[in-house]
Amino acid sequence: MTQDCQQVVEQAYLNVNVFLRTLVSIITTLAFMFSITEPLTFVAFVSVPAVVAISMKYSAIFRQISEEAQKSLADANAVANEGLGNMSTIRSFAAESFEQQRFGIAIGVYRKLMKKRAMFYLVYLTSTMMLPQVVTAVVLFYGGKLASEGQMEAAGAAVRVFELCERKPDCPLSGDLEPHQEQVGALQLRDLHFAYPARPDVKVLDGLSLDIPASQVVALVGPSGNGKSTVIGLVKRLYHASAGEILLDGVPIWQYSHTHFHRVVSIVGQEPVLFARSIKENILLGMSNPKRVAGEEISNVSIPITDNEIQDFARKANAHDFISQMSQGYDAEVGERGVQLSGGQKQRIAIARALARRPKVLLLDEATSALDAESESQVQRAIDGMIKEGCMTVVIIAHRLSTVKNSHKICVIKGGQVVEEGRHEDLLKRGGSYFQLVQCQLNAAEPSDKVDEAHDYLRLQSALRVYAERYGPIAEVGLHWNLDKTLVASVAQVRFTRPFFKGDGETSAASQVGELPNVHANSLRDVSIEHGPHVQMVCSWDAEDAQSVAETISKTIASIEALDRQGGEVH
Ligand SMILES: Nc1ncnc2c1ncn2[C@@H]1O[C@H](COP(=O)(O)OP(=O)(O)OP(=O)(O)O)[C@@H](O)[C@H]1O
Repeated sequence: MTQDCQQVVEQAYLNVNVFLRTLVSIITTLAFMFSITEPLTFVAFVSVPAVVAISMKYSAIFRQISEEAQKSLADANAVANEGLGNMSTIRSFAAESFEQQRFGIAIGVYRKLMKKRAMFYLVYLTSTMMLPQVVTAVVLFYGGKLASEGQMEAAGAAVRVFELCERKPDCPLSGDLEPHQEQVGALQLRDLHFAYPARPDVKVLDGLSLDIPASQVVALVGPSGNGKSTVIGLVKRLYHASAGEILLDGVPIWQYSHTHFHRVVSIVGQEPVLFARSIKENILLGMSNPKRVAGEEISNVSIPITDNEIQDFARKANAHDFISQMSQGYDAEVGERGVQLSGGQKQRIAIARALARRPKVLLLDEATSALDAESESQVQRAIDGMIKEGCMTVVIIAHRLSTVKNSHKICVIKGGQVVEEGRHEDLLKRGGSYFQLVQCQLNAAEPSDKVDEAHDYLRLQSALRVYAERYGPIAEVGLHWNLDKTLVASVAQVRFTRPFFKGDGETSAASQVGELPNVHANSLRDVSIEHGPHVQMVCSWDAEDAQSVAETISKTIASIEALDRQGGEVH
């Protein structure tokens, strides 16, 4: 008894709980739906009374048929029991066939009733299951109609969805040019003007022109937000320039077919995007898709590439070793967005993917900036290896200037224009925007021995500046650099245009230099006098003594000033 009461209490508790939850959910759903659209809510709920009515009618019929069936089954059972219990009597009267027919008739009535019940159940199930589907279809149709007529508040959202579906891309995949001859990979950017569609009033590129010869490495550097990545975006055909054009091997890039262009021009971005597939499939992305996806046959773009070739590209990207160490090698899954790999590994696979297309132009947009020092040096080695091969044009954006120092050309982009271009050494000599960038980077660098040396170098530069300001331009400052994260002067060579020695013999010059204060005899490599319109002195110092070189030049300036003050004879 106690147990029974307990069960009743629990059941009642459960029922009240379910009832209240259902009630709250119905009320809030209705309120929410009414707040969005009244007519559609009525349509959506039209099925509820219909289902209730059908269920009530059906349960009445079902109950009646069930009662009749129950009775007929009892009748049939009675016939059977009677027959089975009195077998000898039936046999004695040879009444088997009669009794058999009696039972057949009785059970036939039961069968008919069960059939009827099954038919009703079929109709009931079909109608109650179909009705909500029909109502959904009506809601979608009616809702779509209301949305297209702008009569529904949520119409905005629906209209936006349709707009997105029907939106024509600003940059359609136009162009059908697929030249038969091999592309060379020369890029020309002519007077590019551009503003992003989202901010049409902000001019990002303002007449930018740039020549990127085939098989050369050209670096784009410059302060943040001045348009470097935008240039790459335009070269990648993500946007149309509002004026100006970009030519690949003399042909406007938009004339090339989509697939051809993106095979010739490949990119490694800052954040490598890998797909949840095997390493091999990631490397072959767009070149050889899997033939089946979820059992479905898909159209397959296939560019012949062997497993050996894939491994060669991975080797060039410095990725083969770590891939081979994985238990499944190239078939190893990389996980959602490549989560099962480190940043450096992902980036090296992205480089292998870019190389597998055998591109003629490779765009590297901050390809190493998101990596730690170890991964960066591995990726950097991969990039250096590719650059050394010299078989493709490389456009590289990097904030760390050590990454770009060996480029054939460095272009400083400021205010959407190329404000300076040239080789690393030439730009340093010029002391312009690039020099300032180097200086900023050094100032921001961590203190270390190398940075100290680099600061010495900068001191040397400013001493030379002072010299140039007071005594005219310095004919040449030959500086050889060893850029490894920071800047280190390895040899400083200074050619003074304003000679400050009496006499014109080498011996005399050397002795005079010897008299200069603070010249470290050991670090002074070479002194020579050159005769020309002016007698010039060329001095070279060892790397380690950039500081003493700077001091020497400062002192030299002081000596000249002293000589000038004394009215000394200076040529
Ligand atoms: N999709 C975009 N929509 C609107 N403005 C953008 C968009 N992308 C970039 N910009 C703006 O364009 C300008 C140039 O950006 P860009 O990315 O080309 O500079 P960047 O020189 O590459 O900078 P960083 O060195 O920091 O990468 C910036 O002012 C930036 O805010």
